[in-house]
Amino acid sequence: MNELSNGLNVDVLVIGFGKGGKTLAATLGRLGRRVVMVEQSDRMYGGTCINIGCVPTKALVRHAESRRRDDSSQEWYRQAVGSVERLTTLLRGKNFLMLDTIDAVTVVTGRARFVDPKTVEVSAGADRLTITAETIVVNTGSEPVIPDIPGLAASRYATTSTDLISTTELPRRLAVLGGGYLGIEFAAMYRRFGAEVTVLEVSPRILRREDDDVAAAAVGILEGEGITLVTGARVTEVRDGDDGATIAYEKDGARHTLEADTILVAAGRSPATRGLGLEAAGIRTTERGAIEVDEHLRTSQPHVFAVGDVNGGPQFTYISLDDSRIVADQLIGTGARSTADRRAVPHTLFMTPPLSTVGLTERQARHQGHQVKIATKPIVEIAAMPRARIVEETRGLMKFVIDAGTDRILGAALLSVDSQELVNTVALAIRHGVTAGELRDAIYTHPSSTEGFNEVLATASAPDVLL
Ligand SMILES: Cc1cc2nc3c(=O)[nH]c(=O)nc-3n(C[C@H](O)[C@H](O)[C@H](O)COP(=O)(O)OP(=O)(O)OC[C@H]3O[C@@H](n4cnc5c(N)ncnc54)[C@H](O)[C@@H]3O)c2cc1C
Ligand SMILES: NC(=O)c1ccc[n+]([C@@H]2O[C@H](COP(=O)([O-])OP(=O)(O)OC[C@H]3O[C@@H](n4cnc5c(N)ncnc54)[C@H](O)[C@@H]3O)[C@@H](O)[C@H]2O)c1
Repeated sequence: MNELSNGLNVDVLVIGFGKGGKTLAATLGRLGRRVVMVEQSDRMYGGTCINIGCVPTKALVRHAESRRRDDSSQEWYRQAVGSVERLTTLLRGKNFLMLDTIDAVTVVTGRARFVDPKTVEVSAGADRLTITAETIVVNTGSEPVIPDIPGLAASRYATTSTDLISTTELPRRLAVLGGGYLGIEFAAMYRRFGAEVTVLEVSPRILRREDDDVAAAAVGILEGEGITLVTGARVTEVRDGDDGATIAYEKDGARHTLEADTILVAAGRSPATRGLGLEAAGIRTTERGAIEVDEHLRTSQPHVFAVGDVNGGPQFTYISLDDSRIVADQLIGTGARSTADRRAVPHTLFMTPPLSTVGLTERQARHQGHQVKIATKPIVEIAAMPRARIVEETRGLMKFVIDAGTDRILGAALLSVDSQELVNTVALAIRHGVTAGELRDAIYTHPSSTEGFNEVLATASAPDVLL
C-alpha cells in the first residue's frame, strides 16, 4: 500500500471483496471505470462464500458424505480439512487475479473507514491511504452473533463456523447453539464425520417456516443419523472445565445440562458495520444494525450503495450477486431493476439429502386464501426416479403446492438427492407461469432426479387435512 500513500481519487470505490462487490468491480473496471477494491484481509480475497462460507462447507459436506463406516473419523476429517484448504486457496488466488488483471482496477488490502461522505481512509498496520470516489459501494458482509449468555463469549470451547472448519481435530462431543441454516448443516456434516452432536435451538421447532410434514421428514432424517435435537432450549450458562464445557439450559421449566468439548455458536449473523465510520458519512442504519437502503440499494447518501449481507437483506450469495445487478443497472443501465423484482427465490439447506424450498408452503398458501392441490410422494416410492437408488439416497420427499383454480405452482419443498439443482427448475416454472400439468408432462433426461416430477405431480389432489 505504500506506493499509493499520496492518496487516490477514483470513479468507484468498493469496500469488501464479497460477491456483489467483486462482480461490480470487475464489470465496471472492464468498462474502463477507475475502480479501487478495498479488502481488509488477504485471506478473504473473494469474500465469505469462497473462503469461509458456502464453498468450504459444501466441500466438507461432500467429504463427510463419502466417509465409509470403517474409515477413521479423525483421519478422514483431517484430510478433508486439508483438501478444502487447498480448494479455497486456489479460489482465493483466482478471485484476486480476476480483479488484479483488469487495468482499471486496483486491489488495496487494508481496513476501510469513512471520514466523510466521499472519502475513505484505509489502514494497514501503520500505513494510511486516503481514497475519494464519486460512487462508493459498501459490501462488508456479516459476522456471527454471540448471544449474551454468561460464560459463552469467554469459553475456550466456544467457536464460530470460521474457526471450526479450519481446525483439523474432529470434536468428540459437539454442541451446536442454534438450529438455523448454519446449525443444521454443521450438525449433519459433523455427525457424518463421526462426532456426537446435540443441537440446542431456542424456538419450539426447527425449520419452523416449513409445513409440518416436511419439517417432520427432515427431523426424522437428522435424528435417524443420531443427532440429538433439543428445541425450546433456553441456554442460561456455559461453564468451562478441564476437559470440556458444561452448558446449562432450561426446557419446559426444567433445568438440564449438556457436556461438550466444542460449542459451535450458530445463532445468526449480523451486518458488519462496526468501525466503518458510517456516522461520519451520514449513512443511516436500521434498528437491526444494517445499512438502510431503498429498493435500488442506495443508502441515505445517494452516491453510496450497500450490497450483500450488510444491507440487511436475505443472507445468501446469490442475493448479493443480484444486488450487484441492481447497482450495475443504476450506474450503467436503465435503472429499472430493483429488489421488488425478486420472485420465487429458491433456498437450499445442505443437510443430507438437501432440503430445497421455493415459493409458498401449504400453510402460507392457505393463509393467503388459495384453494390448493398438493402433490407429494416419499422419494423411496417414486418408481420412475432410479437416480435415488443409483446414488443410494432414497430418503426424503417431494411436495408441490398448486393453485387448484389455475394449476399454477405456488411453492415446493424438495427433500431429495439433487434438490439443490431441481429447485431451480421449479423456481423458473413459478416465475414464468409454467403450470403443474406442464411440469408433470415435460420430457426429462433419464436417469435423473428431475424425472421424479412426472410421477410426483401426477398425485396432485385436494388434501383433506387442514394444516
Ligand atoms: C458457514 C456459512 C455457510 C454458508 N453457506 C451458504 C450457502 O451454501 N449458500 C449461500 O447462498 N449462502 C451461504 N452462506 C451465506 C453467504 O456466504 C453470504 O450471504 C455471502 O457470502 C455474503 O456476501 P457479501 O457479498 O455480503 O460479502 P462477504 O462475502 O461477506 O464479503 C465481505 C468482505 O468485506 C470485508 N470487510 C469487512 N469489513 C471491511 C472493512 N471495514 N474494510 C475492508 N474490508 C472489509 C470482509 O473481510 C469480507 O471479505 C453461508 C454463510 C456461512 C457463514
Ligand atoms: N445453505 C445456505 O444457503 C446457508 C448455509 C449456512 C448459512 N447461511 C446463511 O447464513 C446466515 C446465518 O446462519 P445461521 O444459521 O447462523 O442463522 P439463522 O438466522 O438461519 O439461524 C439462527 C438460529 O439460531 C437460533 N438461536 C438464536 N439465539 C439462540 C440461542 N441463544 N440459543 C439457541 N438458539 C438460538 C434461532 O432461533 C435460529 O433458529 C443465514 O441467514 C443464512 O442465510 C446460508
